[in-house]
Amino acid sequence: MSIHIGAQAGEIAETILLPGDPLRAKYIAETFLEDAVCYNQVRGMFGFTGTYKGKRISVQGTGMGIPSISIYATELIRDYGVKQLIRVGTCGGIQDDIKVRDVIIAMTASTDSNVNRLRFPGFDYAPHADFGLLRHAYEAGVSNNLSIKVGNVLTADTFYRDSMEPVKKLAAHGVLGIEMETAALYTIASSFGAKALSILTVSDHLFSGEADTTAEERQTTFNHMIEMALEAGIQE
Ligand SMILES: O=P(O)(O)O[C@H]1O[C@H](CO)[C@@H](O)[C@H]1O
Ligand SMILES: O=c1cc[nH]c(=O)[nH]1
Repeated sequence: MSIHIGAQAGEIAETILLPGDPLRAKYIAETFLEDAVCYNQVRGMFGFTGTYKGKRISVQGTGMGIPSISIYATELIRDYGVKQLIRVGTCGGIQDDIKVRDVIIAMTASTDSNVNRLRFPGFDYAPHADFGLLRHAYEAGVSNNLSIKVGNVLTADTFYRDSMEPVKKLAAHGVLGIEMETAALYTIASSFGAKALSILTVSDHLFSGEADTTAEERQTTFNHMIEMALEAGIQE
């Protein structure tokens, strides 16, 4: 057991999917994994291990924001030997050609968080995805006729903001969407020599006024993204 995960050694697979919402973890386990067993309920942050196409896969809720995912990513890699971590999250779109329900793969993640400035004093580190995971996820999505964008996302420390001006500037520099975990996931995975990828479904658009997805849709209708993550996870 680690401080925040109640699993015994060996109960978590080397490849894991990481949704922010623990109920999405339960949904993924029940919908996509065979013989799924719940290994964690500490803080209601469900974790399950089962098989997908015969390969062992786990899925673990991470909560929202950098502090929360940093705890889970660190304990999963350091204490349970996880080697491939694939976030399956939601984000807000900020480009005109990105629509609600599109899928974004985060090649890299900018951030307004200070965590990497504490880690690398005097440097601006560029957190990045694992290329092999990214390639397999992209190919799985393309073969499913999905609209997939690959590029830079913003990992923000806040969901609500006083001013949209910094977001407009980021959009003008090509940033595709905003979420709250990827920069930390990529940095922590790299620090341990593990592989990471973030796949994000656009749940709302910050500028277009396009209707948001409901909480129920966020939990249950992101099957294409989840399949991309599972296919990448079993091939790498
Ligand atoms: O849907 P998840 O994976 O939680 O991701 C996004 O949703 C949450 C905010 O509503 C943040 O965690 C953000 O990153
Ligand atoms: O962090 C997030 C997630 C979804 N939509 C947003 O605007 N921000």
